[in-house]
Amino acid sequence: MTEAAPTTLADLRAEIDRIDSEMHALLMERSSIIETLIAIKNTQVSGSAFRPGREADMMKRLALRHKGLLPLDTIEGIWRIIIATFTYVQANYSVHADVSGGDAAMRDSARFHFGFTVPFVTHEDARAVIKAVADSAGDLGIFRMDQGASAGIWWRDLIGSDAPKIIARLPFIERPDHPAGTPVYCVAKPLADAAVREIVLYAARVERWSEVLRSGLAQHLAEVSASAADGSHLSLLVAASGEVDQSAIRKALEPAGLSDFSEIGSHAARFAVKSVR
Ligand SMILES: C=C(O[C@@H]1C=C(C(=O)O)C=C[C@H]1O)C(=O)O
Repeated sequence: MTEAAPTTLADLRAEIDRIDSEMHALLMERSSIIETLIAIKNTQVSGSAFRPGREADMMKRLALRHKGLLPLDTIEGIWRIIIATFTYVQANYSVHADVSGGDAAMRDSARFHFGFTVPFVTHEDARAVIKAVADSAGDLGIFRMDQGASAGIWWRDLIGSDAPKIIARLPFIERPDHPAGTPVYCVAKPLADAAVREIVLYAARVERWSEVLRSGLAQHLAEVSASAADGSHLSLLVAASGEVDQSAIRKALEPAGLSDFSEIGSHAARFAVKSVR
């Protein structure tokens, strides 16, 4: 009986070349359905190919099935670039980012989530980002969720049926040591049927702050995500479970003298994994 020859470096490299060429062929095969995808999704009419709910679901399934030596950071980054670039070739877009808190974290977030093919445009604050998206055909905007008071009441710029809306919260897969983990809201022109409504966001204006608001909102799976003085009033950004009817949220705000209330976006429920390092 002849013994199997030991594996050589050349054998391993041949194996890697075979796998690389299969992965490349699969990516080209994935891209071959783009034309049909554009037609079926009617992207030319809507001007946008984003399906944030589908993306959140894909990223979640990817994290859940991933195992082995390769870091989740790498796998997540590769798929973010695949998905963002496939969206880009269906309908070109740019990513507008608020760099008022520093360029580095926002650039990392944009490059990680959208890759290098999608143009990256910087702005001085969240409101300028929202305006750039409003003035575009189908661009995206990103800004930090934890904006300071100097950012103004940016969420009121999302009120109105034609105004941009929050469509996602990034990163999709949260963990303490995420390489591009700055929590950001992603805004786009209204996506109508493409929006995912696990968490729904509202802009509200009340006469005053009242501690009963917090418990009243919590009873309806809602919380205040941001607040700012608004003349003699107080403006609130409220995040609520999409399962709760908006009339219940409205009612919980009434004791504080609610004067206006509008939906300003929605996103997928948060999904977190344990630290992977
Ligand atoms: C391909 C689609 O368009 C976009 C790109 C995706 C992808 O490349 O997997 C997923 C969701 C969309 O944001 C789609 O709608 O399925």
